[in-house]
Amino acid sequence: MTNNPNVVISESKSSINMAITVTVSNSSIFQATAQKPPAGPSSTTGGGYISISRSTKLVQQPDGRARIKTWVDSMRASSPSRIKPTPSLSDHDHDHDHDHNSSWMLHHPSALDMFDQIIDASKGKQIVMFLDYDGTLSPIVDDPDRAFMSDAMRKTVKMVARSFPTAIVSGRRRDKVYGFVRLGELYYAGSHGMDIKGPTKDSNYKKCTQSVLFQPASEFLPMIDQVYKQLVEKTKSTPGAKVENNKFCLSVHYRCVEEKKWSELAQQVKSVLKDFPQLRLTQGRKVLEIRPTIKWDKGKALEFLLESLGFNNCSDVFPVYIGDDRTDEDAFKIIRERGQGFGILVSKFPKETSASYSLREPSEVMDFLQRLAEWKKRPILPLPGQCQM
Ligand SMILES: O=P(O)(O)OC[C@H]1O[C@H](O[C@H]2O[C@H](CO)[C@@H](O)[C@H](O)[C@H]2O)[C@H](O)[C@@H](O)[C@@H]1O
Repeated sequence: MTNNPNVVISESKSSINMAITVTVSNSSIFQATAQKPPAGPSSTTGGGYISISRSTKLVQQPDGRARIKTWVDSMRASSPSRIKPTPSLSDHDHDHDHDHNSSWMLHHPSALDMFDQIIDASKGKQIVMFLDYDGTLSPIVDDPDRAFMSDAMRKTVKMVARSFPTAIVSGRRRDKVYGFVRLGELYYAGSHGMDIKGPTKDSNYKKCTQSVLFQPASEFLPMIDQVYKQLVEKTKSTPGAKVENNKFCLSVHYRCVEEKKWSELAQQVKSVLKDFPQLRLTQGRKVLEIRPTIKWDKGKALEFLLESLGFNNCSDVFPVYIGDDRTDEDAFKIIRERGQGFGILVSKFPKETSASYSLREPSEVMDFLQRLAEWKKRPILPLPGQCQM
């Protein structure tokens, strides 16, 4: 962490579609920038995010209300976050949307439809499974404390973990996501990968004595607690707002906040964060996510776990990462850069993504995982003319 106020320490690896920079200084200022998405749907990346930098560079600023409006526009744009087709003035909007969806599906086909091709590509390689939690293993619900996973999904993940090393990679605090999943044989990377722990038992139900534990942001714990308390206090006047303490990061939920109150909430969050330039803000599904400005994300967690499993400089590893949100894009990008395995985006709508394939919702994730586990279990039949041992 640097103390030099002139150094910009907001260094999210996610590529930017739309960014709002909150420059934290005595006169905290907002700067909105819009960048064109990279060309070609198959190489596109995560959508808008808000970053907090420590830059002291002065920028021509709009007045306070305009600044908050920009932030609220960003909240709106990401809810749901999807690529908006170019507005059409003709009567053919429906066809246009349909064409747009079809073109996106061409570049990000269903992982269920492409199952055989995925399996072929993995032949002779060790599959390692990475699973996001909210919106991937459990459906999105209004109350974050009630995002339960179905028993059928738990059984499926358990089956998968019997066949392949499997990790849950979540924005939630690790103990909370473990409370939902309750499978000791998995790796868990909580707080957007900033809290990593290995299995507590192996898939034969034996207790593991040795287990990885990695917490790259532990020095931020007191600050996160302090900001949590301030945010709870500050936002309590906004009906529906909920602050969630994810241990090394925080979430401010606005799913249940009336849209006309979003600017009030943005103002409240901004007023707290202006005193904490070491924290940055990103945006998920109707949630503002606050975390330390360290160079660590779900992509780094994926690399760390592959290394812990002994697959670092290994050509025969095949990571498969399934996730639905912006923070998962960091992992999709790493997979693309490594040229190993695939990212699968869970979304009903076209979205900018570095994932190769798509699934529409958690029930399709379950189907995919079931097929994977069944494929692994099935006996390898001898080829015609081959003797059976
Ligand atoms: O990385 P994830 O496991 O996907 O965590 C991202 C955020 O997920 C949770 O919020 C989301 O799911 C909630 C329950 O369905 C929903 O109410 C909320 O609107 C979604 O944003 C979690 O509560 C957050 O802390 C995570 O940051």
